[in-house]
Amino acid sequence: MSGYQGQDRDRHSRAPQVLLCRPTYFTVSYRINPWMRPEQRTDTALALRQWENLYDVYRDLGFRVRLIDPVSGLPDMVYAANGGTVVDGIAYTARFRHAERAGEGPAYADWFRTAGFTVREAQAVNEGEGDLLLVGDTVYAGYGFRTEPAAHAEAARVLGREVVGLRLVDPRYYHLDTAFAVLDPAGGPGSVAYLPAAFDDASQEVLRFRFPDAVIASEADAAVLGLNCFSDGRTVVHAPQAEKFAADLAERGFGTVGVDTSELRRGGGGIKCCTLELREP
Ligand SMILES: CN(C)C(=N)NCCC[C@H](N)C(=O)O
Repeated sequence: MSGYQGQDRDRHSRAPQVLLCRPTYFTVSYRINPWMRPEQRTDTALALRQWENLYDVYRDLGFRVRLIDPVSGLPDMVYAANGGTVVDGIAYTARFRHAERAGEGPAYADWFRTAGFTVREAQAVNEGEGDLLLVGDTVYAGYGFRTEPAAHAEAARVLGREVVGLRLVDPRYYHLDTAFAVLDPAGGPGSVAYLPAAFDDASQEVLRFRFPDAVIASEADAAVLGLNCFSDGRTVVHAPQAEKFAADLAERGFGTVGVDTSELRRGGGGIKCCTLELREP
């Protein structure tokens, strides 16, 4: 581990509060993205160990980590980022595209309600922070595979933020957070990283204009879900297999912590997928 440790966090920055779901029932039993191969055996015990390591790293970094109970029969529930989008204490719920995940929306909504968040039920299909990512005061919203554009307008209304749509074109990068990473939640010209080829030309133009100093990821780093990382603005928790990406981040002054979630990658998700940020007012 290099860089910043939780005990050093100064009084001026708030540690992220995140929601995680233990992969007790994790397995790959259906195929709704190209990463999933139900014919191959999943090692649930290994997934649990890798997830526990992620949990420990977040705690060591000083994050407030909250847990939702996993539900039997919902193996993808470990990917908590898909459970909703929470900004200013408002939880905009998820509505999943595939029937296999439909039960997760109400499970996460119940958790938000019980935890005291203001729950706003989605009418449009959206897969939470998998496709809706806050950078500064703007939500960047993926579409093309899962979240429908109607959800962008709904999110803008519910969350009271500008929403900028980005069209995804490569089925391996079916959620925005597989191809676009928020490095500094405060925003700024170099506050994100992305894989240009995962977006259509118009969206690439938007990204170049809005983030002229972005980290441009390599195909190799994106292919190990390197962009599916989580950052508090100073330390980036990332897939250790994304070696060039980690070096680029270190060169820009970020602390970097590699956490291997390779077993969870079999379901098509990585570190960010397992992490839903809970933003209070
Ligand atoms: C970025 N996030 C949250 C994700 N990419 N999530 C992973 C979802 C994986 C699941 N099997 C699915 O295909 O929906």
